[in-house]
This record gives sequence, structure tokens and C-alpha cells, in this order.
Amino acid sequence: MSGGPTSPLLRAEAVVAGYVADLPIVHGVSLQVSPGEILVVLGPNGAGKSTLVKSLAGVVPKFGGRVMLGEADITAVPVHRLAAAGVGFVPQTANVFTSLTVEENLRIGGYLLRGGELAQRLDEAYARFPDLARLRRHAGHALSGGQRQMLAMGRALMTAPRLLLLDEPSAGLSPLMVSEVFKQVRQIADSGIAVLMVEQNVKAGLRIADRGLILVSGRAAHEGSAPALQSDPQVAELYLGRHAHAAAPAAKEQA
Ligand SMILES: Nc1ncnc2c1ncn2[C@@H]1O[C@H](COP(=O)(O)OP(=O)(O)OP(=O)(O)O)[C@@H](O)[C@H]1O
Repeated sequence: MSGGPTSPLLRAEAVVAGYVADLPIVHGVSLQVSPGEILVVLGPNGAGKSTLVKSLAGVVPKFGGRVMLGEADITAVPVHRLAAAGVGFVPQTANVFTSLTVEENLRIGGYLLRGGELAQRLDEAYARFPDLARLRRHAGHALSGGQRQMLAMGRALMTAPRLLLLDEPSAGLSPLMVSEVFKQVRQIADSGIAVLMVEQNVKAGLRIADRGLILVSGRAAHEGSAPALQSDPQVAELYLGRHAHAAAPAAKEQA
């Protein structure tokens, strides 16, 4: 878990976001994430978790509010500029190029880098994910679900982001692969990166997170430390109910 208190890196204030201007899905959500910390965003199906993370990643439009990364206002920074601004985003689906090799995917992630730096980041990615080093010449479609998720994270890490946004990294993975992927997420945070992760898998999510935010109908309904949320019977009953005792219903073995 993270060490002493640090000032937040990501500060989202009263974010309003959605797909159609008159029909916001996220209704004024504020949150903060510090370096070295994992904030997990939980909530029922359709609560707006993915919409929230996509709006922070610049993929879904924001209609109100402000997003700060350190001292920089990134509210209006378009998605293609966010990597250079220090934000890595791993979408839930279509997050690797399946016809390209592992190494080609990583090189694309590092497209902003110059030669020496690119080589160094590739080495770092292979050190972090030994499976990817072994499979560097294999095409994306030959990877298991878990390996693909590692590749998607490795790609996002190529530009050395200060903030990593993950949209349901456990989706479709077997419980064993979920713990492998989450172990990596924890290590990424422990290396000083701020991590915001959307999750359906409440139990596993709270186990690796420092803090949790529960979204209900596009609003922050509850926020607290992971241990406090885990042991709060009211939270479990009201918001986490059927998810608290099982993995996401849609999860299927893929590893
Ligand atoms: N591309 C889209 N265009 C229009 N509406 C969308 C789009 N994607 C999602 N929505 C709507 O936004 C609402 C919130 O969806 P979102 O995927 O953000 O919820 P979620 O909390 O991530 O749910 P889940 O856990 O099921 O993924 C839903 O009503 C959904 O139908």
C-alpha cells in the first residue's frame, strides 16, 4: 500500500459528462488520486463508471467541471495529447492491435519517444512483464486474455505516465488471471504512478485499492478507504450487494 500522505496528482472537480449534451451520464463527480495510490471506482451496472473514466481520458466529452493533473488544467486536452501530458489510458476493449506483434504494440505505445528512450522503455516493459518478453514476436491475437491485458498496460506505460486510467482490467478474465493482473496494477502504483481503476469485481478491486468511490446513477454515493468500504455493512448491502460475493456475472474464462 502507499506510504505517507502526498498531495493529489489528479483532481477532478464536479465533472459532468456523457454522450449527448442534454443527457449527461456523469452528474458532477469529484475525485482525487495521489501518486502511488489506487482509487477504484465501483457501482452497479450502468452507473456511469466507464463513462467517467472515458471522460477523464478525453474520449467522452465533458460538459462541465474541471480536471487538473498536478498544476496543469487538462479539462480540454484532447485524447491524442493526453499521453504527452502524462496520462495513460487502457480501454476495456480493443486495447491492443491483434494483428501486430507484442513488440510492435509496445513500439506504437512509445511513438512519442526517441530511439534510446524507446529502447529503454521496451526493456522496462519486458522487465515488468516477463511474459511479454517471451512472447515479443507473437501476434496480439495469439495471447491469452490476461496476457493481452498486460500488453495493453505495457503499451500505456511506454510514455511513462504519471496517471494510469484503467477501464475494468479484469473483464473476461479467470479469477487466477484477475489476481495476476491486479498484482501488476499494485506494483505499477507502488512505483509512484497514480492509478484510477473502474471495476465490477468489488472484492478483488477493494483488496488491491487504497480507496474506493461508489458511483450510483452517475453520482458519487460513497467514498472511503478500501478497508472501511469492505467492512461497512451499509455500503455492502446498498451498493455492492450481489457483486460483493461474486465476480462480475459476465466474466468468463479466457486465460
Ligand atoms: N456510446 C454510448 N452512447 C450512448 N450511451 C452510452 C454509450 N455507452 C454507454 N452509454 C450509456 O451510459 C450509461 C452508463 O454506462 P457505463 O458503461 O458508463 O456504465 P458502467 O457503470 O460502466 O456499467 P457497466 O458496469 O455495465 O460497464 C448507460 O445507460 C449506457 O447505456
